[in-house]
Amino acid sequence: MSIKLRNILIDYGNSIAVEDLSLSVKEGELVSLLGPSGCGKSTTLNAVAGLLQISKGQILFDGIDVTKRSPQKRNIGLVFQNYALYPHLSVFQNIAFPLYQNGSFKREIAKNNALRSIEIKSIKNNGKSVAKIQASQEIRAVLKAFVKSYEAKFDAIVEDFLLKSKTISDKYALAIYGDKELNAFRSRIFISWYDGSRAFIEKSRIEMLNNIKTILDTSVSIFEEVEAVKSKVAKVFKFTVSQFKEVFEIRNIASAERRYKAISDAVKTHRKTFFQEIKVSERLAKLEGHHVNWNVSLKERDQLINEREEQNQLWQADFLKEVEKLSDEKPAIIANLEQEIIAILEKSINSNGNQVISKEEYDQLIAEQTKNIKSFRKEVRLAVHEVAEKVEITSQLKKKPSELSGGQQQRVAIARAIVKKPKVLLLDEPLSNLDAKLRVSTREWIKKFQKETKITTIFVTHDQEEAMSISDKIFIMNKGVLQQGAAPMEVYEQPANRFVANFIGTPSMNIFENIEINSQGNIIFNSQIIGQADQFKSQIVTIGIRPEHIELVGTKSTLEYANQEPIKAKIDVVERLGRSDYLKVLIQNREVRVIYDAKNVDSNNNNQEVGLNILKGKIYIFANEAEQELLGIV
Ligand SMILES: Nc1ncnc2c1ncn2[C@@H]1O[C@H](COP(=O)(O)OP(=O)(O)OP(=O)(O)O)[C@@H](O)[C@H]1O
Repeated sequence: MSIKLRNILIDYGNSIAVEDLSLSVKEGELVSLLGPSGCGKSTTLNAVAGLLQISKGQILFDGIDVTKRSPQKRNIGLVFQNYALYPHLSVFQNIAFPLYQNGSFKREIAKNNALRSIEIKSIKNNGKSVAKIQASQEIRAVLKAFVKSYEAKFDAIVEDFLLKSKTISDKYALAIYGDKELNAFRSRIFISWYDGSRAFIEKSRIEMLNNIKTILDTSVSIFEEVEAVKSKVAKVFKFTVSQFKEVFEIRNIASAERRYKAISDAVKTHRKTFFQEIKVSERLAKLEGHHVNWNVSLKERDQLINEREEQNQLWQADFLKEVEKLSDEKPAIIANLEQEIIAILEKSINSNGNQVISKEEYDQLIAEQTKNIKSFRKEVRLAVHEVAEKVEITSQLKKKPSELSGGQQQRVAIARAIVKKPKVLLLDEPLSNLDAKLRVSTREWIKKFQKETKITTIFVTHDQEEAMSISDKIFIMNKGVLQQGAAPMEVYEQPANRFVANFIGTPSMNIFENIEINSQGNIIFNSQIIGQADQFKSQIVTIGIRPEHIELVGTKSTLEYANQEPIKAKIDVVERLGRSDYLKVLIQNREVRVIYDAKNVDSNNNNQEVGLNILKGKIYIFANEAEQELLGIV
């Protein structure tokens, strides 16, 4: 299930916990809400769960607005920091607990059993299953609707044609009449009017022909639609021939088929002729518009006009006849449609489909239905074992929670949350009660579990390392406001602003405010040039450098540095943390964190002088004020 939050505001009255928050989680994604204590992440999660009402905005699940839905109706599984297992119940009973509480689980089983009983009854009484009877009702409804829409479309076409052709022939008659009137003057002055009038006649004629063409095209498209419906019906409903006949009581099939073909042919022929006629008319109109024949006798013109008039009436009469024919054949076409559907079905249907069922078949059908009658206890057992396997806790089902490790208890809590097969899993700091080692292994397990089950998951944490390691996407919040939503490496490499840059990464980024970039684009730090930022010449900015992007002089690096001369610093504190040993150095009085290589430093000499190099392309430039957004990386 996908989740979308639109402009969420959560106002507790005395404080605004979440402000104008919009974010999207795609189906199957694991995202983290990350931020310091009080930033509004748990409040947001509770709003998604429906545990609190939002003051403004919308929450959409798969595009459906669930803002006002109760938590029970949101199809979610929730796991909190304190897993709150029932101490007096076994692991099995803890996981099964929601199933006993959940009306819909019981209802599903009851519904299934009721349906199975009806099926058995139906097989006993009718020799066929309820599903087949239902399907026959469905197909009846589908075809009825189609026939209705077909008839309506057909009537609309005929009506439209009659109306349009009447307007055109009225216009045409008017033009001819005007033409004749003008002739009566027999004066050269009116000759240009006369020719204008002729052009109008031709225009009307073309209009009418085009109109007929459109109508014929539409009729043809209706026939095409008929074909499409036929194959759709055959595909969707696996029907037997006699069941189909039973439903439609087909009559007069052979003659309908013949008429249907004759009409299709007639329509096709007419379309061809009309096309040609349009071309001739268009040419005529052009000729008459551009080359006025002054010498043609008025008598000749009258004759020409009369000929055209007669021809035009013939066209109309001919076409109207065709339309009428089509109208008469309508019921036969429909009957034929039904017949054709049967023919298609005949090919696709299992030959046993509609035979009177044999004794073996009867017994088999009844046995199948009986087997599918479920017992509540058995279903609970199956569901619990299924999730216990997923969370790898099957061997612990008989124990009490107190006999499990913290990590195992958390997995039981997850099993309990997913036993109802929710579409969304919401985890609120689920690992914070575990010790450091267990936290790492449990988060790896959650990631693997989520990838396997593909359940859309929102994971709340204040631990950036946890969020980085587990998430497809991280939403970083501060003081109720979303700062950035992006993939883990993107928030690390392209932090939207100083807050994100500082929050992501350990040890955190070194940040220095009010740094001058001079008119040559040199970044000046403690009177020394530490890099070049030509695009920010003559500006005061904030800069950020990650500890891992600073090297001690002497490190054998193949990388390029931003500074030309090593930066002089003095060691202040050396911290050996194993994997992430780092030291604090002082550059004059500014403290800078550096990841260090132990062999280059005498860790007993705190005042040791060292030189620093900064990797090129790793100096982050932030605006000095307001949101301190990222301006660039040099
Ligand atoms: N029921 C409440 N009534 C009033 N204010 C509340 C309530 N719950 C939370 N707040 C306030 O809303 C803000 C966000 O709290 P929230 O619990 O969502 O933060 P959080 O990011 O989850 O923090 P933590 O990691 O400490 O749980 C905080 O300022 C908090 O004081």
